[in-house]
Amino acid sequence: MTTRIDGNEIADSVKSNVESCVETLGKDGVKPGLATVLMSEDSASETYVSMKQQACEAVGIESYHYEIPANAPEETLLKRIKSLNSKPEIHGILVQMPVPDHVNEQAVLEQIDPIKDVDGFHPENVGRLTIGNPRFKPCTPHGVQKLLNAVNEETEGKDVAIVGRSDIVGKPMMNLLIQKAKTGNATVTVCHSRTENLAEKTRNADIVIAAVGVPELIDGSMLSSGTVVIDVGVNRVEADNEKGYELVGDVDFDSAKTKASAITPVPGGVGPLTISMLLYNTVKAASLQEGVPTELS
Ligand SMILES: Nc1nc(=O)c2c([nH]1)NC[C@@H]1CN(c3ccc(C(=O)N[C@@H](CCC(=O)O)C(=O)O)cc3)C=[N+]21
Repeated sequence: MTTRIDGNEIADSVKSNVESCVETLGKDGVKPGLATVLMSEDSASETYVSMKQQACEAVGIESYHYEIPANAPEETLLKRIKSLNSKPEIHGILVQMPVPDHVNEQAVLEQIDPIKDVDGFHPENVGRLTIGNPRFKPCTPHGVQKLLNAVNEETEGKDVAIVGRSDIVGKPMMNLLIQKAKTGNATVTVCHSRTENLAEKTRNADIVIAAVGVPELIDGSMLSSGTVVIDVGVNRVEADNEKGYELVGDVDFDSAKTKASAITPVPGGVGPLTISMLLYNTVKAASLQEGVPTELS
């Protein structure tokens, strides 16, 4: 029996915890606020940003949205961030990635006040995570931890293969899983484009986390039976339907599910958790900035 892990259901339980924290903060006159900044004409980016705004409103977080023309100079974006840093009603700032090629992504991330960095991408927050004192855990890896907890998948002593070494998923995922902490204490192998014999690494793993952005790269032949498979991929591939595309993961679901003991689908797996952990971080940011305790779990 293979468990199909329901990301929407798990995300809903995170959101209801967040919602009750928002209510408690409200009693102290605090309304958490998140600013999203979009500097892109990419339709996927537009979709994700509007999903984030809707999710905020659903739990009582105030959402502020700013758009910057994709051909504007880098300075326009940096100035916008500076102005948001100084606004007390804005507790979290999210600049939708990727930014255009002429904009230095690192400069953008460093401009965000680390106490408002709800993505957890600022070097200060990356450093804190690495030394085991996280402030904002990056949303997607944190969401993966929540998924593993929800299906009672213990990570201690397990072999985990992460496929992908990005700054936003692969690396922070590794850091979280090797911490001496809950949903940590794993032995982690980080695989990437130069890895030799990838299938050997994934077959030796108890848990495989795919975050490479290559549609259906991981199939059943690369897995041992009983493996827990977490698919972080959100790839739009051309399809003969109304939208003109469909969403597929980095895992070939149909073949992988013949081996997996539990597996996340795409859509409806990790994606919804990414959004709910953003709400979680926004509430945490408000609590830290306003000096009002909250009971996020
Ligand atoms: N600064 C920044 N922070 C991010 O967190 C960030 C970003 N930039 N850039 C792009 C990626 C991508 N991302 C997703 C969030 C939710 C879904 C999600 O909820 N997906 C749904 C389906 C969505 C659909 O139907 O298109 C699902 O998987 O079920 C997907 C992808 C956040 N990102």
